[in-house]
Amino acid sequence: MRALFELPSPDGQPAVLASDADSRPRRPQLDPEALVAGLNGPQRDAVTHAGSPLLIVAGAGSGKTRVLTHRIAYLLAARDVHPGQVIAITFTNKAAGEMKERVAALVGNRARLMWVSTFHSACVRILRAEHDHAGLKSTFSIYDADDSRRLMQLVARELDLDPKRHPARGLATQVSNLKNELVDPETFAARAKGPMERAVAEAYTLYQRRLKEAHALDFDDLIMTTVHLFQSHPHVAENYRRRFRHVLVDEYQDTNHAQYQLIKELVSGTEGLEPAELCVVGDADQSIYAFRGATIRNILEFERDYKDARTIMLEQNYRSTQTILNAANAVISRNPSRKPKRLWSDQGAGESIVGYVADTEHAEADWVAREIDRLTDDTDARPGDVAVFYRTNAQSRVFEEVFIRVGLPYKVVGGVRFYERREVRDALAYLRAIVNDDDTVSIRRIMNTPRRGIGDRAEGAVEALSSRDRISFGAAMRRAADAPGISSRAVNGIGDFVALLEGLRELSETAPPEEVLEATLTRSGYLAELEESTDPQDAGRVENLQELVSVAREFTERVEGNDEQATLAGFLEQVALVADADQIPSDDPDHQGVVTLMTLHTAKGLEFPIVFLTGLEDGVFPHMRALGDNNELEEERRLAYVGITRARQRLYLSRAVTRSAWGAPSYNPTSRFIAELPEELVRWERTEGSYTSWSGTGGGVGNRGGSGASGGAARGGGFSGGTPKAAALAQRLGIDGSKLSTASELRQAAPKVAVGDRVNHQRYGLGRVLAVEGQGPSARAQIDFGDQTMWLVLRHAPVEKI
Ligand SMILES: Nc1ncnc2c1ncn2[C@@H]1O[C@H](COP(=O)(O)OP(=O)(O)OP(=O)(O)O)[C@@H](O)[C@H]1O
Ligand SMILES: [Mg+2]
Repeated sequence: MRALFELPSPDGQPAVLASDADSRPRRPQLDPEALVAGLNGPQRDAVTHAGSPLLIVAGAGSGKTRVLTHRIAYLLAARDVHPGQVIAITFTNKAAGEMKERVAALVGNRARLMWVSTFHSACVRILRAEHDHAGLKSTFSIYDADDSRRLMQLVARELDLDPKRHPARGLATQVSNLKNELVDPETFAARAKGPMERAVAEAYTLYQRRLKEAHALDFDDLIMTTVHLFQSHPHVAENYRRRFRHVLVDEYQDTNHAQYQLIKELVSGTEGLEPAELCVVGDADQSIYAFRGATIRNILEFERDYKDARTIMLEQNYRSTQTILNAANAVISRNPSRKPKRLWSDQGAGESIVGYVADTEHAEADWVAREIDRLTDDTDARPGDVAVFYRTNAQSRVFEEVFIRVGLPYKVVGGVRFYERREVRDALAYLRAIVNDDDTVSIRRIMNTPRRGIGDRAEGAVEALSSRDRISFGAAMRRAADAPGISSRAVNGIGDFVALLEGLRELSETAPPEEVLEATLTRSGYLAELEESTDPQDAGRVENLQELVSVAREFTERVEGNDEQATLAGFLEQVALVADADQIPSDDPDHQGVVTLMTLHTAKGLEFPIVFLTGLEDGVFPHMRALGDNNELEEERRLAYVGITRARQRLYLSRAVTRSAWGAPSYNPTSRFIAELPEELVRWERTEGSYTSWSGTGGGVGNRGGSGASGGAARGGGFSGGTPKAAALAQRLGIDGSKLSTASELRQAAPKVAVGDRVNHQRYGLGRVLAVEGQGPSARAQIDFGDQTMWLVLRHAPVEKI
């Protein structure tokens, strides 16, 4: 039976009505009254409000997204809006997928005609359609973060920028920030002051030029280019304004300036055209993308930005038990610069929160797996009800290892990092080079992979030819024989490569993406090389490529199912958007019964009956970067609030006493977020005090003399000079490790710290240097550890610079 639409039943739970087993989906008769029947007063106001711009601000789980989806259905049912006139935008593919499902459950098949998507997908769609006006080829490439870093590396090298002062990653971040602020290279160049900013301006200018030559856009460009397109081509903007009469945005607190401006463009009035109706929902307490330029200003100043705006607040939480909400309220109320608001629920106190302190991150994962096992045995919970959250992607690996070992089915959402694997990226680079002959970054990535005699010198010669004759790199390759000083071997290699791409390009005109991909892997010799290899990792690489072929096949089936043609460009577009960050399709039925692993950022907007919040250690969560920086700490706290409020019935909190970092165990103190929870809310199954010495060095965690074997063993696991561990340690200590040969020498070298540095102390945890006095062996530093400030003699203090 296929679920067609849901109607709220008196108890507030959606009652799903189904069609007959084999009848075609009919257009459900939507009853406006039924659509609002299960909503509370303010929710109902928000759904039925007409005319002026509408802001819905409310805490987590208060039904913001539900209001948005019901509002869309209501527009169709009661206000005679055509689905094609609706655009609804959110932040992650996963959230967009869920929203699409929720809308389809209400309005049936007509949901297909709406744009329910992320900002990025919406912009790609607009830019593909308007590529002429935007000055783009219709087959432009989309560069993800890794591609842009690579391009920035080439740019920085070309400009001869000192990699120490201007690392490519840093330049890429600064350029990204500028784009999020809609500052173009010319504007920035005109206002840049000092050598640092001028270097960024130069890099930005050249980077943009290279992107243009490659017919490529990076992720930030997608938004910026669309905004510029609308501003420079009013008639294009007008078409979209006429088309989209209803613009809805979820998670509005996470919009950055460029996204804000895009919305503004869409809902502007034009001569003879009323502005579109705007409805945005958000929660300032869940703003977690400041690092991408998001600003809650957009929420706080909504009423100033949009005249006659109406604001509706929601207060009742329908998601969680009161215990979980109390925990969330307690943590978020520590943020000083927020408007006080409290969430309440009528679901009763529910289960206590359960806490656990593990010795190591492996023991932590073991405990999580055991507990999930117990829950699925003793209660009616299924693995699909459970989510495990962590602060950074890398933390998934240990959970994955343990879950695989104990046979617990799981999926990792986002950071699957599948698309970041070398072989996957190589294969995609081939496909992009096939689609877009000017895509220099992709071409250069694979021109000698597998090896075909094209070395760095030959590559440089082609590059020289391309800049001498002002032609693209791709065009220069076709004239490789003219390249100054190129060897005949390289010319042959390049000739083979060009012929290979051309043959594949021809194939791509008729064959579906998966066939082109398979042909690419065989004709290039890429697959054969992996299959012949004795490196065990290469077998895994072959599997990943097989997986990629399946992804392409699924794409083709889906597109052809809609009676459209599956093109290679379309496939690459889908991959580029999915590979961005968080992203796995949510509608895969195979994934119904498995535990979900994801980062806290990806968890936004989602809900699960059972949630494990792991790695609650200062330095892990809150992230090391945030310690000693109040703004960042507030953002981490909002992330904790997001994590806690995902849980519906049960919440678990855990931390590990030691955790490997850079291959060596490190000790992190308890997360301050745990300390912020009222004691009575948490039942500790195991605490740090409930077991004996973890290290066997006799000292326990707090006792570090800084000299002798126990200090060294606890910290570095018995490193020795010249080893990667020693090198890593030297780097963390901020000293030149190459001049030191033994661990003890490393330990004796007092760390050089300066005011403002962030440091880690083995006992007091992470802090920030406020002042430094004296020199050499008597140097002292005043350090703020958050809850206390103290002066320490650096020679004795087990302090590391981070
Ligand atoms: N009036 C209501 N009656 C019954 N259930 C409701 C009602 N409003 C919301 N819910 C349920 O509460 C849960 C949370 O709703 P929703 O996800 O829309 O909240 P949200 O405000 O968008 O949360 P977040 O801030 O986390 O994005 C969902 O399961 C939703 O179906
Ligand atoms: Mg929501």
